[in-house]
Amino acid sequence: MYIQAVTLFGEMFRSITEHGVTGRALQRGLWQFDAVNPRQFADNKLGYIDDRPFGGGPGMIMMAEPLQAAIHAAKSQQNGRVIYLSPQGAPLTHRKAAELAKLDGLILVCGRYEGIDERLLTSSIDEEISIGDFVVSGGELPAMMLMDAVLRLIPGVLGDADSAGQDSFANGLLDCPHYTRPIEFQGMAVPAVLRSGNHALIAEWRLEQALRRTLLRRPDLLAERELTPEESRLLRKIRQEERD
Ligand SMILES: Nc1nonc1C(=O)N[C@@H]1CC[C@H](O)C1
Repeated sequence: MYIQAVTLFGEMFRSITEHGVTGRALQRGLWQFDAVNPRQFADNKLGYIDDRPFGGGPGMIMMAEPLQAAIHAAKSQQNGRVIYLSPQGAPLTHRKAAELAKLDGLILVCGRYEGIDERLLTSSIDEEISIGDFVVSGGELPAMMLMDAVLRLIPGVLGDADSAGQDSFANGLLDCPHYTRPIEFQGMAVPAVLRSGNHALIAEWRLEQALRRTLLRRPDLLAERELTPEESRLLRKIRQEERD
């Protein structure tokens, strides 16, 4: 996958191009990254890329022309989907990340200041995506969160091919609890079933814990989900226990 970020702060992306599973995957050629700085496309000597909002109000707005020129430069390198990170976008979910992971490329447009000229959205943006109902100072961190969520779904990026499949939301449920050594920590022991060696029992326990955690913390996820007969049975058991 080829990912380009249209950003004033390309250096920020080193946190995922030079670290962790995403950094190793880049080194192994599983994805490529370039930053495109709209400031190089500013048509004034001082490189202005923002200006005051028409109609007044606080802060500055990023001008459409330098951003459009930067997007065009990115599109000269690939035909990726152009995504603008913004609080007004559709929520980033596992399902959206899985959809994006199938594409050959992404062009991620990162705003700064109060946002970007609306006409750029109309002329050059394919899709707006939000990482949550809050505001951060720039689109770079949202872009990196989207990149990380997408890249981990690309075959080969994660060491253990099953790992992404067990993540929260991958099967529509929250993840089950996890434990490692020591067996006892501050008087709390690892659940005996996890040390039983009985893989069928362990799988059932993990599914039950995931269902219980989802029911208690995110019942909305269950409302959207078609349950298997085993999941329905376990959920009935959980609900009965919660009532007792
Ligand atoms: N929530 C979000 N999901 O994606 N992006 C954001 C976000 O807060 N963006 C900031 C708004 C103004 C500034 O330009 C950048």
